[in-house]
Formats: sequence, C-alpha cells, structure tokens
Amino acid sequence: MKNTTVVQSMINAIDKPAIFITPDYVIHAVNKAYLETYDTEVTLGQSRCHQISHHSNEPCDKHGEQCPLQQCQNTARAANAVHIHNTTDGKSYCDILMKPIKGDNGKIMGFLEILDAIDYASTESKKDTMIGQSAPFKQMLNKINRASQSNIAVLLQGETGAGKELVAKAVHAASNRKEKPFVVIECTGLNESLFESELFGYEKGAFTGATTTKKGLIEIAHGGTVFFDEIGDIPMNMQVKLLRLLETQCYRAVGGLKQKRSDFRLVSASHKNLLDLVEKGEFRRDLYYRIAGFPIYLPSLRERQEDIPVLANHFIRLSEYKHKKFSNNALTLLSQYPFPGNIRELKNIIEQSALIANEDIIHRSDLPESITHSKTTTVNQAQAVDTAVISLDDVEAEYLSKVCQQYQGSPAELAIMLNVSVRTLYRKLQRYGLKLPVAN
Ligand SMILES: Nc1ncnc2c1ncn2[C@@H]1O[C@H](COP(=O)(O)OP(=O)(O)OP(=O)(O)O)[C@@H](O)[C@H]1O
Repeated sequence: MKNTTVVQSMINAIDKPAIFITPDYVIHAVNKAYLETYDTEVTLGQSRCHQISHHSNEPCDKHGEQCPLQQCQNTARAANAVHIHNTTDGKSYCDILMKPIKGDNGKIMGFLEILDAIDYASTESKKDTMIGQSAPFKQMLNKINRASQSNIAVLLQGETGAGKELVAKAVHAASNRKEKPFVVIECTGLNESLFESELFGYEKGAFTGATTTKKGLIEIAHGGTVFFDEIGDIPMNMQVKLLRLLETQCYRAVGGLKQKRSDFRLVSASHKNLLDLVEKGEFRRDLYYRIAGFPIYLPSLRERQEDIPVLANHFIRLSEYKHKKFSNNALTLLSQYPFPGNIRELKNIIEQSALIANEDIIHRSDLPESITHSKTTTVNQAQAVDTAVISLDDVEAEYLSKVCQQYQGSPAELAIMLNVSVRTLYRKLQRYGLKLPVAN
C-alpha cells in the first residue's frame, strides 16, 4: 500500500501499542509494543485487528462492543471505546483511541489505533483492582480513563458503597500524578476548627494544645490528588473557605501569617444529589460548578447485576475461605437482591455466608436472612420461576447438604431411602464437597 513506510515510521514513534488498519480491519503496520501485548502472530496485509485482540473472526460490534473504527468512519473524527482484549496477561481492559488518517487526496485511507492498558480494572478476580464486566461498568471505566488524562476536577456521584473511593484512587493511579500522594479528606462530621486545622495545618502555639507545628492535608498532597469524600456534608460557612482554596490553591495555616500554595488535583464524591442540595440552598452553586468539572456516575449494583457473580467469587478468593464456591442457585438468588449497600454490602454478605457454610459449596440456605427473606428477592424469585431455570445439580446439592446436616443413620440405609446405590451416594457427596456426620 502507498504511504505504508510513512505510516510505519509514525507508528514506531508511538510508545503505546499501535497499529494502522484499513476500513476492512486489516492491519498494515504495527509497532513493537503491540506485538509484545498480544500472543497471536500478526501477518501484515492479512491479519484483522479483531483476530488479534478478540481471537474472533468477526468485528467486535458483533459481540456487543462498540466499534471505534465504525464510529470514526461515520464521523471522520477520532473515537474511543473501552474493550476487553485477550493479551499475553489474559483478559485485560484497554482504552482504544482510533484516529482517521487521510491520504493525499483528502480521503480517509485508514485508521491509527492506539491502545492504553487499563490496569486498575479487571474482568476477573485480581487483588487491588476494580472488578466488573457489565456495560455500565465499562462506560464508567471509559470516563475514568478520560478524566485521568487531564487535570480537570472530577465529581463522583453514586450510592453508598458503590466504590467511589476506589474510583478516586483509580483516577489518581492512572494520572501523571501517580507517584505523588493521594490524600483523603472525610468531610462528614468536620466542624469549622477541625476543617481548618486538618486541611491547612497549624503553627506551634496557634491554640491550646498546639504544642508543635503540624502540616495540613493540603500541604501533604502537594503534586498529588486530594479526595474530598462526602463533600455535600461540608457546612455552608466552610464551603466559602473551600471555594477560595480551590480557586487560588492558596491558604494559610491556623496561626500562620505566610500564604502557602499547594498544587493538587481535586476529586470529590457524594452519595447525595448535589444539584438538589444547590436547589435547596444547602450547597453553594459556585462551589458546585468548581468541583463538577467532569462528573462521573457510578452505577449501583442493581444496575450492574451481571457483575454480582464475578464480584462474589472475587470476595471469596480474597477471604480466608478461598477454597469455597457458590452454588449456581445461591448466585442466582444473590443476583436478584437489590443491595441497597452496594458492593460493601455484597462483600459483607459473602464473608458471612462463607463462614456459615459447613461445606465447600455455599448453598442458598447459607445466605443471610436479609437475602433469603427479602421481599424484593422473593418477588423476583416468584417471577423467575418461569425464566431462570435452576440446575438440577444445584437442587440435588442443596438437598443432600440438608440431609448431611440432619441424618443420623448409616450410609447404606440412607442410600436405600434415596433409591441409589451406596457407591452413587458417595460419588454424589464427593462431587458436592459434602460429608455425612459420623453415626453415634
Ligand atoms: N468494582 C469493584 N471491585 C471490587 N471491589 C470493589 C469495587 N468497587 C468497590 N469495591 C469495594 O467495595 C467496598 C466499598 O467501596 P468504597 O469504599 O470505594 O465505596 P464508597 O462509594 O466510597 O462508599 P461510601 O459512600 O460509603 O463512602 C470497598 O471494600 C471496595 O474495595
């Protein structure tokens, strides 16, 4: 292809994985970083991008993902999307930037695809990452990645326990401030004097008890990110001081005369709707616009039910009961519960159930009553009878688990009652990780 040498040298200069593709998805130029990212061999002029990244012969939009190439072609402008790719590290999230490349005649001759690995999120259980694979989760990742590339003030809005602090950490970790401090300021319960001394620090002798000079959190955060958690809880009179700090990045320590300056990136979060508070006169409008440069909505767990099984298995893996597993039946019931406390509540429930379960399989009956007796769950269950078919294996496992807890007789008698041979009974017990109590 004409111009290929020019395109190849352009791609070689990019330090992230990059390829040049034509509208038929065929790769015509590739850089070293790309070749190192994927284990499938690239044959220039033959291999298609989806064959390398998705191990699929069809473009990604055929599998429910948004195709940035088509977007780019339709608008003739750069497009981006978050995809799950099969890399040498397994299934990994990556942020794709697709740019149209025009030929000498001004027409689009192909597309430059640049990939950015998202290592703060994962589709599978991985320590210290955000777990999820649903569409709302991917949309959120897309926004986090965009936000982290600039210095814009980010406002995270989402229900309690939805992961706001984890997202704030991800925004910091993906930014060029990642080597500098990430400082959390809990705004709930801060009174005026605490607010000033915590944020701005104080000089020795500034008040009774100030026996030494203390640095404030804003000074500690210099060069990094400050996360104001539950910013909606800051009382009105302190909102003015915060606004002044955000506008000037300057402050004075309590009892100090010298003006100090701190360069920090602002991330705030609230579970309350701040615009409602603005309407009610409880939050300053000017402060709202200062902190809401780039709002990111965190979906509740109800909106990403598809993620519940992967999250449940993730929390089991992190617990001291890592060898235990959920039955499909238990996972189905968990997925139907509305989780008002979101991921934090799910995590607690998983830990409780794993502790309660006597066997290696965690059954529906091991889940806490808040789940098994929840009206919403029960209604969903009734509705689910026709739609969600529960596997017979799960029913059998649950029944045998109950029998194991209560049965006092001999295995031979039990086998007769169950109408199976003793060998079959033992095979089934082994399969579900169950044991009969030793008869007295
Ligand atoms: N996507 C995720 N994958 C794995 N764990 C998560 C995810 N999101 C949140 N968590 C975990 O859920 C718990 C609650 O998250 P976090 O504290 O970030 O929520 P929050 O929205 O800040 O809560 P609050 O509103 O109460 O301050 C934490 O233990 C966090 O590690």
